[in-house]
Amino acid sequence: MATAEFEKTDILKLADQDGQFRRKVSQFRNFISSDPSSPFPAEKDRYVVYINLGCPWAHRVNILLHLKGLTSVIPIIIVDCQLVPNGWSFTGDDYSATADPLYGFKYLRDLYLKADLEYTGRYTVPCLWDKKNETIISNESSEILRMLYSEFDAFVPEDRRESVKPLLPKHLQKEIEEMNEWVYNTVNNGVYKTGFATTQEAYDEHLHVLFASLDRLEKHLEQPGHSPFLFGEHITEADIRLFTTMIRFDAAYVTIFKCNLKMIRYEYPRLHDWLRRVYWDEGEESNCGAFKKTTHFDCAPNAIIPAGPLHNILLP
Ligand SMILES: N[C@@H](CCC(=O)N[C@@H](CS)C(=O)NCC(=O)O)C(=O)O
Repeated sequence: MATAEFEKTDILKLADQDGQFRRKVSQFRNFISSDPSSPFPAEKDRYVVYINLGCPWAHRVNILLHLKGLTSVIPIIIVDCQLVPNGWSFTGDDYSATADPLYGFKYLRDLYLKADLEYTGRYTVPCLWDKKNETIISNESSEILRMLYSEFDAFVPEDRRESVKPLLPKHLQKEIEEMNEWVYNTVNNGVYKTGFATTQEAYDEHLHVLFASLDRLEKHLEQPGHSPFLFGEHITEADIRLFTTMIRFDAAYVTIFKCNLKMIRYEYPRLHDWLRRVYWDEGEESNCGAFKKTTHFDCAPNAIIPAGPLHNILLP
């Protein structure tokens, strides 16, 4: 691969000139379909997903595969959690393989360039790969999540299918999508806008918006019909999307991203109860612990992991 290809993206530069972090729009946006005649039909042994165990966006997909019992249909390939100047790599650390099992690559970037030599975006996880066409289906976690649970039903054990146990029940779709929108902008991405800010103004701007949304989530959980999970009796897509940010909040974002006005465990009792309930569920609702099994407090995108605040969630 020519070196020039590797210089398109400055991997370690996250904020723009004005100190604001602006997330780039994901560029691979194909969809797998349950329709066998579609260009990317749902099949076993055809797709794999690249993730790392520290990333909240990749964690969504990891939870989903465990929740739906799809880990043998769409295998997971793990990269190291440390972002080095060449991007995500295979080192054998953080549960990663020592080389890409499909092509022997050292870096995830090589896979992106295999899909498209002209690609100029960021080399992100999660990344859903089609072994047959040797291309990336999608690198947008929200859409990977949707296609995996809506299009692979035929491969899911009967009692966990969307038709029986929906993650997006029709009657709640509008409410869930409304919540997804503000939670994405101010919480999931809000912690990054705060943590990657390189000016005081940018940090202040996003910090307060983030905490206003946590207050709003606390209120949401007080309302009838919003317990034990965000939208009632069953786990929905909204719980998955909120969980991956909340489980990292006290453990990482408070210190690493300076999201430290309040902590979930002390100032948000309802949110904390919800988080503990989802994390500790090892019963039918979580398919025997999909959330806990996929949470790795020992994998963080920082060579040194702060010892505190203690991971209280680890205590039953
Ligand atoms: N919109 C993407 C964002 C994914 C994303 O930003 N992933 C991070 C890891 S937490 C990443 O791979 N960053 C590497 C980079 O930006 O170079 C999604 O939701 O899938």
